[in-house]
Amino acid sequence: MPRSNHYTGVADQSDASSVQSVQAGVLLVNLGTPTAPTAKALRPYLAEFLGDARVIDYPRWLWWLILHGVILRVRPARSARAYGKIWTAQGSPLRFGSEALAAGLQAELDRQQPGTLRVALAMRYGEPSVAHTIEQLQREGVRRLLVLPLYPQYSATSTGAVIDAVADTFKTLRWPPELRFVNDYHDDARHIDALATSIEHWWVTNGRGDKLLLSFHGIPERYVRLGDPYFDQCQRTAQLLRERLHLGEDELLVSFQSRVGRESWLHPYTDTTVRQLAASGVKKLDVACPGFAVDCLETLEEIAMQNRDFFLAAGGETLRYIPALNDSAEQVRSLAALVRRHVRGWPESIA
Ligand SMILES: C=CC1=C(C)c2cc3[nH]c(cc4nc(cc5[nH]c(cc1n2)c(C)c5CCC(=O)O)C(CCC(=O)O)=C4C)c(C)c3C=C
Ligand SMILES: [Fe+2]
Ligand SMILES: [Fe+2]
Repeated sequence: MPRSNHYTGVADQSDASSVQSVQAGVLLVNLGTPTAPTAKALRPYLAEFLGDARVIDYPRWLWWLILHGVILRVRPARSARAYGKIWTAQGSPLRFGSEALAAGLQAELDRQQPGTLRVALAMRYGEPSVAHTIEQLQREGVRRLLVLPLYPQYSATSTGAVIDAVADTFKTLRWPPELRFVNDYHDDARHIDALATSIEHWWVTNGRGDKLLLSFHGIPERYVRLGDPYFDQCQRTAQLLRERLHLGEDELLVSFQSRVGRESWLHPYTDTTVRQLAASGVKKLDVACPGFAVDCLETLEEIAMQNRDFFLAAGGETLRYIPALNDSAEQVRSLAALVRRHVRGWPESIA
């Protein structure tokens, strides 16, 4: 029986007062992806994403004119062609990969202690939105919420933007749930172990290249100068992986991909690095992207296609992309452990 509102005498559908059982929720949040590989679908997605001041911090009126006057006339068609190369019968890899990970995490948490933690997935840009997903969790009775952005390294442009979306949603709720947040898990021991194990397994099946390149998504260098910890966290993840895989600084290299615009972004750039490596005589290059929890445009098209072409054109023989952790048992278990640590002390949860 839904609990009725004492003052109105009717079942109250607002906020959470009609709940029967109080439980905790885990909200996974990924970036978001267009609904189709078409310019028409790319335009609203890019408008929301690139219109976010966390992502591009230029003065609003100036940036609005550039974004709507120039960028959104050209980029949607170009991006749509790239998405077309990785689109599948199940849709966008980022979307179905994130859904599979959420389902895997729910199953793992239920296996350990059934019915205590409800896992939901939201997208920062596009649907299902953070606001709708939190409202849905509240309707289901969630009174405690752990938000886990699927970004191992904190950046204001990625994790910070998720914090904004949650904060904006909370402003609209009369009785928001109790809130916890995972800011980053770049040095989490189980996460590093999951990454290392998946790379080692991949080498057992496919053999080992001459060098391993870790390519992280870039951000403008200026953001790091302003205090964004992203660069240091990427380097820390790389160093921990070096130690765990017993590789030297010249065997495991770091670079930054996906640069947009004219500003200087984090160095070294991935495209320059793969060309230089080929020119210096590296024949077999393995590339992994530990900043991406699930595969997406930036890994499947930019690394496995574009940068592979750059490497071959510069004299390399093979560039092999080592897949993201996706919904592997390694990732599901490491995230389940991370979640359990963060919900400690919540009565209905796994302590
Ligand atoms: C222009 C500024 C951008 C910043 C800053 C930025 C940071 C950033 N992005 C990710 C993760 C992803 N980005 C993805 C795509 C993507 N990124 C940008 C721009 C910036 N990203 C654009 C314009 C796009 C869209 C594609 C394109 O037009 O090139 C994706 C993939 C999405 C998908 O649908 O597959 C991810 C994931 C992080 C982690 C990050 C900061 C650290
Ligand atoms: Fe991006
Ligand atoms: Fe890209």
